[in-house]
Amino acid sequence: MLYMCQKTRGRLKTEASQEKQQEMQSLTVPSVQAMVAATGRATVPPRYLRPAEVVAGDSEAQIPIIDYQRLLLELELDHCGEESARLHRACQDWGFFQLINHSVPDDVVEGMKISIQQFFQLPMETKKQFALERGQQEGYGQHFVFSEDQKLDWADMLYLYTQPHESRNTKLWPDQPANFRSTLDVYSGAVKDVSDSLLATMTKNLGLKREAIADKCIPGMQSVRINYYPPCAQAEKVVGLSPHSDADLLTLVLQVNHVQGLQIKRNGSWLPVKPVSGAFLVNIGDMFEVFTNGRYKSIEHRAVVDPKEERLSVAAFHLPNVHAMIGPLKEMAAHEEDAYKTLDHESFMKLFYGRKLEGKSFLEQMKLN
Ligand SMILES: O=C(O)CCC(=O)C(=O)O
Ligand SMILES: [Fe+2]
Repeated sequence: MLYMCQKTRGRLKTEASQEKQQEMQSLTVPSVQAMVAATGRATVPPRYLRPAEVVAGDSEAQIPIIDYQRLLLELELDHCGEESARLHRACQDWGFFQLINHSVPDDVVEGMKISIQQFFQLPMETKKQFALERGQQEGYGQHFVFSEDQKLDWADMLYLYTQPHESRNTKLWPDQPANFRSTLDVYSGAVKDVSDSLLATMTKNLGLKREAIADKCIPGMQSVRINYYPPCAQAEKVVGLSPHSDADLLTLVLQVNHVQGLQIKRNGSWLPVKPVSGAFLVNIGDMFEVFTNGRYKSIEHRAVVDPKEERLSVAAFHLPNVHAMIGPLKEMAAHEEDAYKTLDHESFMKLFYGRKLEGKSFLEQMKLN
């Protein structure tokens, strides 16, 4: 997720801020993909092993399906119709939905999928050219590791700032495969448009004016986390991505190949999600929960891995602009007490990146009382 703008990057010179950066800097961990290539998928070091029951899922979740074209039509007509009402219920009751008929062209989605798969097939030496730099969040590696005895996720990732353009550190944007950068550029813009329209409908569904939430994202921020989960013969004993909620407003996840693995926590159980072909999996993030004083809640989710096949996904995180304050909107909390603190954007993200992923524990720190 994105917390540092270009201007801020240049400011990280003082000793105090360097110390702070180091505090929140994730420890470097080995590439799981390289480990699997060297030792085989049956070798699982103890740092990755979790109690078997922790990984078990329940029945498949039938999460709501929302039709984007219908939403757009209702938005254009300035009319809260059936699809907007379905979206409102999905946000309130699930915090998660599948978005069909979205406007990101098939060739852009397919191009993105191919580029990502090709990137992870590159030799380790090449991928390392884009490695996470000390004190930064962007690059190839892993986040959220703060102690030598912390359990590790069975995955590698590539994390990049994508919007606005000025936030991009193109040095860390892979130049292989050849069209990676241009594909990500087009993909990120198209996905941001979808997110902006969803936020506009959601803002309206909450009875708010556009400027309350939707306009805070124009120009808003977007980052992508590209997840690579190698196969693991002891898949039932490892976790690909630890249980967490996303820190942003709205996340759009693209399932890259046919291997499933996303699970959501609902009524205390882990429900595996079966992605509809061509759909985005969309979820509410912590910032949305804070803005709405808990009306729309972020949802805890995780990724499990497959015993035989690799799995890949791309999460696009959408956040307000860097100047936005993150706290309960006065319009939402007019007749009730604020349930969350208010922080500036950068402090909020530092808090998120300064601790390991553990369910919704990050948001607990934002709660008042
Ligand atoms: O791999 C997935 O399906 C989920 C990814 C995710 O939750 C994330 O990157 O935050
Ligand atoms: Fe997530």
